[in-house]
Amino acid sequence: MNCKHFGECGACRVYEGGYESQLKQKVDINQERFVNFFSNPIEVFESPTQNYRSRSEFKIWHVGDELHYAMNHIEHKGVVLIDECPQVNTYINELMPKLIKAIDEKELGFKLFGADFLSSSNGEIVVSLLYHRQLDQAWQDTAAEIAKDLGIYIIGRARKQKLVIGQDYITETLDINGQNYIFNYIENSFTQPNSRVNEKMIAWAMDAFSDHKGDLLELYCGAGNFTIPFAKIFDKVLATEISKSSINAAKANMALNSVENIEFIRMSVEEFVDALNGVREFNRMQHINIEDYNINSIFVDPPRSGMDEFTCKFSSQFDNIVYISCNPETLARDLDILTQTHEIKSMALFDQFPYTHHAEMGVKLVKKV
Ligand SMILES: C[S@@+](CC[C@H](N)C(=O)[O-])C[C@H]1O[C@@H](n2cnc3c(N)ncnc32)[C@H](O)[C@@H]1O
Repeated sequence: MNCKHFGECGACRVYEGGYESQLKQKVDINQERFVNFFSNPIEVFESPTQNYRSRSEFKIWHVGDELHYAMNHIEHKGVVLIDECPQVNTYINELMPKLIKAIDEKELGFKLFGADFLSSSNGEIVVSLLYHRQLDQAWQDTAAEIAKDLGIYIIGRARKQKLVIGQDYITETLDINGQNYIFNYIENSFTQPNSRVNEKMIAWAMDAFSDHKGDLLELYCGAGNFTIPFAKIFDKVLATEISKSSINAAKANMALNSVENIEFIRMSVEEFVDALNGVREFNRMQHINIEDYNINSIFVDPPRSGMDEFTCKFSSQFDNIVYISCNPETLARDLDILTQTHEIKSMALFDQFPYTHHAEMGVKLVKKV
């Protein structure tokens, strides 16, 4: 990868050799990590080697009168100034210098400390500008000029303030096994950062469930990234997620894809399990009759902290479990519990985060007989 700061900024790390060799090291580490659970080869899904990130967050660094994008140095205190970044998609990469120039020329840089980019694969971009000051009408008018000139949407964020110039989402199309799915990605909500690898991950997860019928329960569903494709292969899907903005996006995405057999519930996993077990009642669950569902499959995609013991034990009651994890360490901890009742049928590594030690993993588990 042709990056001037390669290995120094917080976004990537130096390994010996090129992409293939870096990926091999990552695969070897994880093959070894999981060998006590699964001794067959882990299936590997590669990333494009550059321009793979559809979202990226930068600090804005003030050097005298100059403004620069920056990231924390990977090894010691201080930052690395970044004028271009071959990891972000080509649209963000082309926009970065134009945007900082416009901010500088139109004097929007005062107390600006961050810029977050979110882009679709066809170039629609929303940029969040983060400030340590309240934003006024003058800011709004100037930001609107920049947004118009550059053909982007801008969100101004400051303490207790969010100003939207244009709109606060972009629309991404994913091609999964030859079928297009449309998703609204909302600014400041979780979205998978590497769209090409995301497509492979969804296709793998659909395949992992291909021989299962009935209904699906999904925990940590976000904006319906997996849920909506899953709705094509299950009779009904019951999906929960803690974030209000993600659930709102999930409902909009369901309509965008003309899907009707999903029930999205805004609830933490802990609340949802309490509701199912009759420990607590929730208005948000009142319209759901769990007896209407024939669930023998569960899909989970938790945050980096993984699942707690309680949620692992809850998940163990279902015959089929598919677990996507962005943290192999917490995945290994959770597999200690899940493999007491289930056998691992397949494992995959999705290289969502090239040139870093991070790996996204997929595991298909089936109840032991
Ligand atoms: C790794 S993301 C996966 C989202 C989605 N599956 C996707 O592919 O975009 C994890 C999601 O879990 C949600 N989450 C975190 N803690 C949660 C909890 N205790 N209960 C329910 N959802 C939670 C987050 O808001 C986030 O959307």
